[in-house]
Amino acid sequence: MRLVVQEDAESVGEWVAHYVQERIRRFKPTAERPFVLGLPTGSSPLPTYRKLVELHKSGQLSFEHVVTVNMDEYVGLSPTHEQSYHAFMWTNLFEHIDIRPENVHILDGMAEDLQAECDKYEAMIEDLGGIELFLGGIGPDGHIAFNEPGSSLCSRTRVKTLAYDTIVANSRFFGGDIAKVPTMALTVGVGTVMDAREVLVIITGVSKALALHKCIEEGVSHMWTVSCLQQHPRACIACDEDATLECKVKTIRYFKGLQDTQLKLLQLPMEGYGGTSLTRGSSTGSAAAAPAPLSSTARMAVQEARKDRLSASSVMAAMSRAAERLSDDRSVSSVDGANAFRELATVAARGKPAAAAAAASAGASSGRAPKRGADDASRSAAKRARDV
Ligand SMILES: O=P(O)(O)OC[C@H]1O[C@](O)(CO)[C@@H](O)[C@@H]1O
Repeated sequence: MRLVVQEDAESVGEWVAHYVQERIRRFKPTAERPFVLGLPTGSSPLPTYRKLVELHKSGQLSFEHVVTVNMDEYVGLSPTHEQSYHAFMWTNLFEHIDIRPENVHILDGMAEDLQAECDKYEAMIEDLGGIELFLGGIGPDGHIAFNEPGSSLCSRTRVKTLAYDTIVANSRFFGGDIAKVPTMALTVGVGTVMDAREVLVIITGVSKALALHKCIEEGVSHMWTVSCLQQHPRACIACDEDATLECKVKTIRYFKGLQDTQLKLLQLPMEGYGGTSLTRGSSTGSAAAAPAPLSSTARMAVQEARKDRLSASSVMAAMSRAAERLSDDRSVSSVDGANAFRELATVAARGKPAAAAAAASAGASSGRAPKRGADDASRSAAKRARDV
């Protein structure tokens, strides 16, 4: 399992949205082979949805060939009820993007035969060929979707009675009146989530800190159903600093260290591939020297990074995308560029996007420089970045 820690909920949203964008881009969906995306509701995914809308509006992301499958819905709320998850999804995401209404799937909490509705939902997911990426949210009691404590870890879509804790937590959406919160919901099961080819769960805020601790530092348990992720071959949690408050410093450092290594690993396929598209920097590799021409991939990344209004996490996401594009292109022959990317990530993490862009520029232009020169470039870029 991966744990990606970002500063705050907003940065988590940016990271997740960029991740989703990249997964869709790489999947190259078509009408015949759409990208099937599982989605949650609640306040946790709101920053992600805002960013996805932004990416769509700026022409960087299309949902034309995306099919969505929502996690859950309250029993007894009509789709037009403002607190229904139907209304939530249309208001916060679907009506702002180019998704086809027939590609949206949300359980019907008003269905006459609720279990038949759930069975139909499972069959629909199977017909779609399964879920490619399931984004998830959790409750403070560690439930994933609405799989409350004690749910079977093999459960499928079904009717669930909501735990009192969940009713209290969600009463904030019903004017603080717990009597107005539905007591039952339809929800995909833990088994349904686990069948997705990839699961990415958003955990933000101090109210979820105990659940995160249970999920990553203790064993798999039906009392904290999100802990099922430990047994998923491709699971990731994107959390903010507040959500880590109940975890050991050592655990969080460990995962942050992995984050760093993963960024490096993204560069590794670059080694050993000859290529021409990334033009070398000067052999002395000085970052202060006139920048060498860059390949279009690297140039794009640097331009993205240079927009000062981008937050540190966007810069990191941009560079990580650039790294992936570079390794896809197989046109860059040096791991020395990776050093500069690493420096970039470090600087970006300190919240200096402009400085990070300088490092990126030097790193990209040193991509095919001889080792010594590239190292020099990395070092001077990093120094320059620190001085900004
Ligand atoms: O993000 P919030 O507002 O805490 O809400 C989380 C809720 O949303 C859900 O993700 C429902 O989709 C539940 O798992 C959880 O109860």
